[in-house]
Formats: sequence, C-alpha cells, structure tokens
Amino acid sequence: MFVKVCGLRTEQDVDAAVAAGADAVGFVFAESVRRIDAETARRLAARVPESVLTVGVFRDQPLDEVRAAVEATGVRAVQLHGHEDLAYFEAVRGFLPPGRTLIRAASVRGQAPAYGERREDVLLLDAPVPGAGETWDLTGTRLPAPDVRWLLAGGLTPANVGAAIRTARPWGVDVSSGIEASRGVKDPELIRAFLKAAREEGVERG
Ligand SMILES: O=C(O)c1ccccc1N[C@@H]1O[C@H](COP(=O)(O)O)[C@@H](O)[C@H]1O
Repeated sequence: MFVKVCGLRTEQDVDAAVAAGADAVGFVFAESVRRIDAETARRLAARVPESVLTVGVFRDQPLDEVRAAVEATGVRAVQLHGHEDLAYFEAVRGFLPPGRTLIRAASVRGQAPAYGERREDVLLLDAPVPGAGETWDLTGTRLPAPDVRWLLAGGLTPANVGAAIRTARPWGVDVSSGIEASRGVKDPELIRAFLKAAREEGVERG
C-alpha cells in the first residue's frame, strides 16, 4: 500500500511523515491554506530521503509556474489537480526530467475517469473539492482495477482508511485534512496513526 502524505509546510511535518514511513510527501503550490512558496518547498524537499517521492501539487496554473516550481525545488513528481487537458499534460511531460512521475488527480462526480486518458503514471481519485477533508460515495463508481497505479483520496483519516482500502482496493492512498490538528496544521501523532492504519490494512489485504 503506497501512502502519500500531502500539504506539508514545516520541517516537523516532513520529519514526522518520513519517520512514519510515508512513500510520498506532497507540497501544495496551488491556491490553498497549505500553499508554500518554492523556497520553502526546496528547503523541505532537501530533507526527504531519495526513497521517498517528493510531489508538487498544482491546480489549473500557468505552465510556466509549474515548470519554475519543478526547477526550483527538484520535486520528483507533479500532481495536476484541476481541469488540465491532454495537451497540458503533454507539455508538463515535455519539460519534466526523465524518470519523474506525473499524477492526474480527478474529482469524482459520478463516473471516475479511466486510467491513462492523460498519459499519466498515476491516477488519483478525489472528492469534488480537493483538500477539504470530504469523503465521497464510492458505491456505484466504477473504480480502476487493483493492478492499476491509482490513489484514493478525499476525507481519509486514521479511523476510516482501513475500511476505505477494503472497499475500494486502491494501489495507494493520499491524505491531507485527516492528519491535521486544525486546518492546515499537521499533527505528527495523526500522521503516525494514519500510516499504521493504512499499512495494517495493506498487509491484511496481501
Ligand atoms: O490540500 C489542498 O489544499 C489542495 C489544494 C489544491 C489541490 C489539491 C489539494 N490537496 C489534495 O487533496 C487531496 C486530499 O484531501 P483531503 O485529505 O480530503 O484533505 C489530496 O490529493 C491532496 O493532494
């Protein structure tokens, strides 16, 4: 079970996520209470070991902004979390150094998009409002097959992530609000609890 911990803003956040065993850490460059500037992200990313993926999160931003943030911070993955079309994805792919990861994040309203429509490496399925801590109704949604690299997000918490994994059988999970003491402020204890719950369920599932 791949676990991404998103919306990190401080050194303490990063250290807690890495120590808890996160596979990926996310830095938000989109409009958000969790937004950080490129210099802060560069400093935080430098603390992250090679084994942990650093992800820049963007939403309907000019391509130049994405490119500048990638170059300034060295993040190894780009998560596009808005209404970016295939041409936009291809443009980002064009300037990403080889081996970097492109994540398509889609808000699910009704049907979920199929994996690969934007030639992404990873598909992320989220609630209609990103980063709001809202769950969404998985029932009746045709989800990707378990062998596809897709992440489930949207209102996950240490308390509900196990059941969500059992129901949706994703390749990984992504969380932000559910590991916060207050909006935008991460809680190291909740980060640890989330990783523990997601890992236990992942092991159970085999
Ligand atoms: O976290 C944000 O503020 C944010 C802003 C803009 C785009 C994406 C954002 N976060 C993403 O939202 C989900 C998790 O949300 P939550 O756990 O329900 O709060 C995750 O994919 C984040 O990367």
